[in-house]
Amino acid sequence: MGLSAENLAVTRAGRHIFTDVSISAEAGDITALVGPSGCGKTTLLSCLGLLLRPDSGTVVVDGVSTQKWSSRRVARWWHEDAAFVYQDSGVIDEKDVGYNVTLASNLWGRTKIDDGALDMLKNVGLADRVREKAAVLSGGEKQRLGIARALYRRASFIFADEPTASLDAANRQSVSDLLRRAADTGACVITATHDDGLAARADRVIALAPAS
Ligand SMILES: Nc1ncnc2c1ncn2[C@@H]1O[C@H](COP(=O)(O)OP(=O)(O)OP(=O)(O)O)[C@@H](O)[C@H]1O
Repeated sequence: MGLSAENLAVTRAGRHIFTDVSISAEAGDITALVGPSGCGKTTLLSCLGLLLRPDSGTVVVDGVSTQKWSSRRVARWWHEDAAFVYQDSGVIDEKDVGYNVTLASNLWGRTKIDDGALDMLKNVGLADRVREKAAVLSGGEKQRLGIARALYRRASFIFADEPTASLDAANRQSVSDLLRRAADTGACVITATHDDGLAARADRVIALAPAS
């Protein structure tokens, strides 16, 4: 089980961002995409997460080619199996911290929170912020909140773009511990990172060549 890509190529504005990339990422592993700024890590991660269609090549999820998946099928996969930890997206600012983990509220619009969600928030150091609006969190706190949600949902595939960027050393460590824990409980974790500490915790490191 896991995700693989065969012969992916993406061209933007007449430039080959990458050509002929093939990778395999297993369930239970952290796969780190590394390389210099601009080499295409985020673009590749977006292709693997089916957010971006490559110009050629195929992404295979749990042994099934996604080439012919409709947008509805892709959306179902995002909803049921995938979670994204992106620096500038995913957190709903106008909702409280607890809602951002559970995505559930009762009839009166009050966030539904359970022990599992509280436990996740404790893990990322946000348990005492549960009723605050996400808008007031710092960039690093939002990042940790995104990870708490991904772990709470027990997503089979976690795509994390620079999940430790803008965090201090202690929080970098706790985020990489959390991603490690997600992988150890069976998730296929794929991360684009410049963080040597996180790459060192990965089971597989894929170095992309600088764009030509
Ligand atoms: N839609 C687009 N149009 C034109 N160029 C694009 C587009 N999307 C990405 N690029 C270019 O593709 C290259 C790779 O971008 P990408 O964000 O994937 O790199 P990266 O390795 O993640 O960089 P960083 O480490 O700085 O985040 C960059 O030069 C970027 O400007």
